[in-house]
This record gives sequence, structure tokens and C-alpha cells, in this order.
Amino acid sequence: MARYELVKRSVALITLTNPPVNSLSSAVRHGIAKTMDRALSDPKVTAVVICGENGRFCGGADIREFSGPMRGPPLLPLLDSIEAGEKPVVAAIEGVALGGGLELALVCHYRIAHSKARLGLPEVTLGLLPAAGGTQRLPRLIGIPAALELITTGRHVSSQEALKLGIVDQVTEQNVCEVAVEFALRAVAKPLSSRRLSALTVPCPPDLDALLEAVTMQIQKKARGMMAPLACVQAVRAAATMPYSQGIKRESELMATLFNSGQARALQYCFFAERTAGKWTLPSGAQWNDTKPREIRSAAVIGLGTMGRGIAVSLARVGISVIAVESDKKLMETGRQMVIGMLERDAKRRGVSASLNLLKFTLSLQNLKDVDLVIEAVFEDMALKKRVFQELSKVCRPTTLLCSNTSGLDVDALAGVTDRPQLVIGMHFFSPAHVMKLLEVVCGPRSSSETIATAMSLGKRMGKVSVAVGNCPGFVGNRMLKPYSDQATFLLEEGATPEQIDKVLEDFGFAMGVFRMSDLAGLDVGWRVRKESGLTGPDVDPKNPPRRRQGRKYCPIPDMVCEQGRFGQKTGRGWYMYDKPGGTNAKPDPLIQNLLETYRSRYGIKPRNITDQEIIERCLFALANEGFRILEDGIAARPEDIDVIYQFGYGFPRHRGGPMFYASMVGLERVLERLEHYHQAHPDVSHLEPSPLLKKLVACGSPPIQKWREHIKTMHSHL
Ligand SMILES: CCCCCCCCCCCCC[C@H](O)CC(=O)SCCNC(=O)CCNC(=O)[C@H](O)C(C)(C)COP(=O)(O)OP(=O)(O)OC[C@H]1O[C@@H](n2cnc3c(N)ncnc32)[C@H](O)[C@@H]1OP(=O)(O)O
Repeated sequence: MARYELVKRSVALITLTNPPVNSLSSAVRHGIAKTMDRALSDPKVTAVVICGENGRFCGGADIREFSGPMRGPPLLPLLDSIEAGEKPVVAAIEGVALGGGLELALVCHYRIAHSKARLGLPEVTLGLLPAAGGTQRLPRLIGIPAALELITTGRHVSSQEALKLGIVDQVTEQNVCEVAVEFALRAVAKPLSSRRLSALTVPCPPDLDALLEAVTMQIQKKARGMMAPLACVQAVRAAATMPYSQGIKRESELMATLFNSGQARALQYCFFAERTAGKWTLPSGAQWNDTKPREIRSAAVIGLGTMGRGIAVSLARVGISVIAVESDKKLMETGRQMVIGMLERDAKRRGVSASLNLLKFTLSLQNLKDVDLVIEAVFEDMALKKRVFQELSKVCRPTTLLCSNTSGLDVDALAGVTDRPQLVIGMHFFSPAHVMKLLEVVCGPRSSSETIATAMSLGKRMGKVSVAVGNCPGFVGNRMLKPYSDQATFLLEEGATPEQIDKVLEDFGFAMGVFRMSDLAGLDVGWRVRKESGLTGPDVDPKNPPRRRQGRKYCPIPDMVCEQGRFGQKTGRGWYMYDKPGGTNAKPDPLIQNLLETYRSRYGIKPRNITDQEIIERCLFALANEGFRILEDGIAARPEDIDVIYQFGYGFPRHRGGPMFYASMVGLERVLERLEHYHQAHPDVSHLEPSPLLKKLVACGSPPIQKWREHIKTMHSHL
């Protein structure tokens, strides 16, 4: 796991060999210990260069090892011994030096980086801190403020920025190992004491307390409820105020607290879940790694509303030429201005030039004859979408892929009106589409594996986290949203307020509670869907709306709010009140309080005190319960897919892992017991009835989440 060569007769070249990222597994640590001993004890060797195989220095500790017993040589003393050695050691950094990889580079006496390399201490994103001396050495090298920023955010820096900060000694465009070997030969006669970072004193800013306080406040605002960033601050404080020997002890203590925390487990689960999500498989056996995606050079976007504009920007900025279609001239001109403005701002932020030459705007579908792929983003209306797909089917060449940005309509029904159902697929973007990272790729029963592979690969190219899901109303994300928001509105009937429910969900870690989120999205959207599905409409008595519809319990409060013209932020009123239409500062509204009180008294509901625990359990267990049904129905292939969708599309706190991981952490038995309890109290709410899969998993002894798949019947798979 570490190869040893003698080069230029006196330089030991140690190559880490653990592809794909040369992580510091126990075998690699063993290899480093052995090869370093050999280099230090061989009198022919005057200097050492450490590099990584396959163009990657090192991606850090092997995260998979964190879930088992620690074996092999511990990293910290191994790294200390490299720094203490009497021969100069040079790190030749290519690709990445991340986490333990950068910590390894920091104990080398010199660091040479390739111009395309990236460096960083991303442990905080895994719920940890850099515990192989990183929190103590980096501040000694680049000062407290810069180190604090890098360690608490986990941000990667380019080699150019690393050079400016003083993390590396040289950046090269040439073969980094060869440059490092020459560098090492020149370093042989030079003293090493000033190159041992642990021996340096930290350049401590005079306003240390104020700086740490400011960073702590920032963290509490941005990373609410997260332990690791705060522990990072404490570790850096130790670097500033203690000698290395004590600082390193503090670093280990803080790491020990984080290491076994639920947050670290959740964040590490998220790391792998995100990577698992791209690995789709179909019942036919076709899968992500044996189906070649088509190359997409040109695309069309139909409809330049909020979604269409964001999609056009996402395509153009990765070099795909885009023809954007609108139905009338005025809308097209507005869309053109908006898209150009968005692309220009995006390019400015990224320091590149805007690819405006890739954009064309038209009023006619006839101009789409030659595009490789079309993304339809018209109004969420099945009849309209069908008309568009029929037209596309006539106009586009027979090989063009036809995609719909529907948020929940039947993709197979759209496929059915075309001449190429195998080339039809859903691409459900989230608003704003050029910002949000999630893409649900909705596979219809007739979507071909090549079509799925192409949509998934296009998503990746646009920088999205793409998850393949099956075709059912609402797909995964929006289907699960219903039981979650239904519970929130039932809780309003029973005595809660929007602000109480939102506070509990936000304290749990959600970016926004369910009511603030609905105000942002627009309450009229759901209202329209409810009207279209016949749940509400002119036949309903507005004074005395029934609380059962279509055979189920129904809460008419959201409709009553909409009937007052309160559509959320855009109208300045919704579940909350805002300073003005479009305002974002939500304040509790006495009129909503009044509406709730009147409603309760009209139906003889005696409001009761609702605890935070009940809010969490009713909303989140109902959410996870629908997730179990989705797994059972084969709409999502794995719990990881659901969790990735909820983190990236619905603001579920990453340090809780996602609804399915959260359920596994609470304990499936407990989730089942609480759902049974709530279902008994509300027998007319089917979403609270525990799903058969949940019951089955509990009956099987609640296996770990990675094993759930073995218990899911695959015969229902829609993927
Ligand atoms: C009482 C108890 C006390 C206990 C105390 C315990 C103390 C333990 C001592 C620890 C010492 C601390 C050491 C250190 O500070 C900790 C760390 O280093 S944590 C790791 C930090 N590193 C990272 O976070 C980097 C993670 N990786 C990436 O960001 C990316 O993978 C990449 C390197 C930028 C490459 O990106 P891509 O090219 O896109 O490739 P992929 O992301 O798809 O990855 C490919 C493949 O590799 C797997 N992988 C990547 N990194 C790691 C890793 N560090 N460990 C294991 N596996 C890794 C990844 O999962 C992919 O595989 P796949 O999932 O597809 O099978």
C-alpha cells in the first residue's frame, strides 16, 4: 500500500497506492511506517519524497474504517515521527490533499503542489475535526484567522490559493514528483528545525477572543445545531493558547467526543449516500456502470418561467447550446433578459465569461428539429404538457430525448402521446433550478436504460446530485411532502400555531419550517393541485367546509388561507405576514391566530397543549413512514436515495442524515410504536398507519439501514 523506490541514487520516493483516492487505510499507514523506517535508516538516502499513485496525493483517512474497530498504526504518532525525522521530506501533491492527506503533507518539511491540485481539511463536513495534528499545525503555518476559516468550513483551496496562504512552498505545472525530487536534493543540507510546524509558535492575533466569538456566532447562525464546527473553534483556540503538546491532547479529546456522535455517523452516511445515489439499476439488470450515456451538445427548453430560466442557465453554463422557446413575444423577451442577466451574474461570480453565444430564443417549436434533447418546463397541467409532447414528437428528429420538468405528473402518460416512449423521461429540477443541487430523474416504465443514463449523466454535468426514481404521483420528494405537511396542518387544528411548529422543525435543523417554506413556495400552487384533484372547489361550502373529503380526513385551513388571497411571500401575507409583497421577514399574524381560533370553535375542537416531541414525531415519523412505502413500492431503490432527495431538495438537516437515517437512529421499534400510538388516536389518517415494510424490518430485528434493501421485495421495482 506504499511503494518504495530509490531515485537519483539518494532520494527515497514513497508512493501511496490505495486507489481511487489513496486514503490512509490501516494498510497504507502500515506501508508508510515501513517505508519511512527504511528511508530513514538507509545511509544512501538523503531525502524523501511522498506522493500518491494515479495523480492523487491522498484523500485523507479511510472513512469506511471509522465504523469498525481501529486497526493498524495510529495516524497521529506516525505523522509526528515523519516530522521529527532527520532527513528532509517533501510532499509532492497532485490531485487532492484532503483531511489526513493534508495533515500528512503538513508533517513533511516542504510541500510542492501541482497547479491543478486542491487542498483542504474537510473533516468538519463529516462531523469530525482534523485530528492528526491539523488543528495545531495549520494555524502555526498560516495564522489563526485563515486556519480557522479553512478548518471550520472544510473549504477546499486551489494550489494557487494555497501558495498565497503559505500552505505550499511551490506550485508547478510540470511533473510534480520530478520537481519534488529536485527540490528534495537541494534541501538536503538545510536545517530542518524551522520546517517542523509543531515546533513553531502560533502568530496569535491580539483580538483572538473577539475573532473566536465572531466565528462562533456565524456558525451558530449558519450551521445551527452542528457540533463539529464548534469543536473546531475550540481546537484552534487550543493551538493559539497552549503549547503543541497540550494542544494536540485537546484536539484528541474533542475528536473523541465527535467521533462517536450521531452527527458524525449521519454526516459520514451522507457522504456515501450521495455517491450511492448515482448508481442506479433496473430490474432488467441494466445499470449505471454498463450503460453508455449519449453525448448532449444541444438542448431546448420549453417555457421561460422561473423553472425554464434556471434550467436554461444550468445547461448553457456547462457549454450546451440552448434554444429557449416561449409562446408569446413579450414573455420571450422577458425570459431572454432574465436568462442573460442570470448567466452574466453567474459568470461574474465564477470569474469566467458568460456563454451568451450558446443561447437562442424562439417562438416556434419548428426550430427544435436538430436538438439532442428537449426539457419541457411549461405550466404543471397535464393537458398542456401532452399537447407539447405530441408536437415535439412530430417536430424533433426521432432520436431526440424528450424530458419533462414535471414535479409530480405521470411521465408515462406523456411518453404515451409520443412516437418514442423509450426516449421520454422526467427531469424534476428544484427551484431555483440553477442553484438547487437536486435532480429527480423520473424513469417511466418505458424509459430505456440509455435514456436514464443520459439524463443522469446530464444532471452530473450540470453539477446536480441526480437520483433515479420511479414514476408515481409526486415521485419521491413531493409524495413524501404530503403526509409531512398534512400532519402540520392537523396539528394546527388541534391547538398548535404555524410559528410553534416551524420553530420546532427549525430547531431540529430544517432550513425552514413547513409553513415558512410554503409561504416561500407560494400557497396557491398546492391550492391549484387540490382544486384539480377535486379536493376543493366551488362546491365546497366556504363557511362550513367539511373535514372529510374523498373518504379521508381533510384539513380545509390551507384553502381558507388561500381564499383570503394570502399566497405567501409574493402577496405579503400567507401563514405569516411580511412587510410588503415579496418581503422575506416573516412575522406571526394575529389574523391567522384569529382564523384558527374561529375554526376550532366552529368545529368544537378544544385546543390542547402540543409538545415539541409530538410535533417532531407526527411530522417526521409520518414522513419516514411514507418513505418506507416508497421503498416497498419500488419507487426508490434504496433508503439512501430518499435521504439524498430530502437533504438536497427539502432542506432536511444533513447532520440528521435524512428521514430514513433519522428513523434508523431513533430506532425502528420506537418509530413503529409511536406511529401505532398516533394512528390509534387518529384512525382516519392513513399516513399514520405503520407501513408493512417498517413492521417487517422491526420483526427482523431492525437491521442497519445499509441492510434494508435485503428485506425489500424487488418484484415491485419501478427502477
Ligand atoms: C473514544 C474513541 C476515540 C476515537 C478517536 C478516533 C481517532 C481516529 C484518528 C483519526 C485521525 C484523523 C485523520 C483525519 O483528520 C480524518 C480524515 O482524514 S477524514 C477524511 C477527510 N477526507 C475527505 O473528506 C475527502 C473525502 N473525499 C472526497 O471529497 C472525494 O472523494 C475526492 C477525494 C475529492 C474525490 O472526488 P471524486 O473524484 O468525485 O471521487 P468520489 O468522491 O466519487 O470518490 C471515489 C471513491 O472513493 C471513495 N472515497 C473517497 N474518499 C474516501 C475516503 N477518505 N475514505 C474512503 N473512501 C473514500 C468514495 O466513496 C468513492 O467510492 P464509492 O463510494 O463510489 O465506492
